Amino acid sequence: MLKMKHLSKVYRTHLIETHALRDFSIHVREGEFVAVTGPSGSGKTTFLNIAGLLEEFSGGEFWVDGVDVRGMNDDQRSRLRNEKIGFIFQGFNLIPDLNLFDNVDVPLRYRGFSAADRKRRIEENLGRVGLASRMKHYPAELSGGQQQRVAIARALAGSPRLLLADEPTGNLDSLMARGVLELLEEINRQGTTIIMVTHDPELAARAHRNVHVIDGQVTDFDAEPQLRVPSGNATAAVA
Ligand SMILES: Nc1ncnc2c1ncn2[C@@H]1O[C@H](COP(=O)(O)OP(=O)(O)OP(=O)(O)O)[C@@H](O)[C@H]1O
Repeated sequence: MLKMKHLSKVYRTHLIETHALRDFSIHVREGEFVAVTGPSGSGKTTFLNIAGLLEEFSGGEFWVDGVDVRGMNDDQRSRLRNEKIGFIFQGFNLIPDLNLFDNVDVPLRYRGFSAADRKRRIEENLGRVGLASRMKHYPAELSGGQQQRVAIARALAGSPRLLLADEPTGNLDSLMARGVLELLEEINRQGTTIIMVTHDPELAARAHRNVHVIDGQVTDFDAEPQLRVPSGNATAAVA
């Protein structure tokens, strides 16, 4: 679903160069739920933004769902992003002046779906996150956990294969955080691949696999997909 090989990202200003990612390699298979952990400034958000085709990278190789991203122009990248990838952010990023229905509609308007198809997708996904009855409400009328659920519905409405989450529970108390995590687990069980950046070890422990980043590099040996072997605790690398 997502593969990076020896990827690098350098931010240059007139005074300094920051090597945010260096020799960064990762392989996430379809259906996985991967947590990305690491200290502040280690490059997690940079990785997620590149994975989501929001930022360019400086070197290396990168595929999304088997498609080579190198050499794509902005239009091609936008199309790939709109078709395959959904995002959730720590701050929810809902539009305060729009009700929930219209918030979920925002990304769908770029996709050329018919009005009837958009309506169906909005209702289905707000239902999926338990907010079907609140469609005419505004974000300020909801709790933080509910707002994040709307953001999840918005991310899912275009049927992405890959969901990228940057600290999705960072602004929530522990009860709401657990609810959002359970919803993400359910979405993953239904087939969406999830990559989640988190500082929270408890959340990371619930993912199938952790990828630890230090100084812009993956530092552990969990970077390749693992299949759980049914008869025991051992794991085996996917061939
Ligand atoms: N737009 C930018 N311009 C210059 N440097 C940047 C830019 N964005 C990130 N960086 C630098 O790249 C490095 C990695 O930043 P990044 O935000 O990816 O880390 P992070 O692991 O997500 O941190 P945190 O956990 O604090 O959010 C840091 O040194 C940061 O200062």
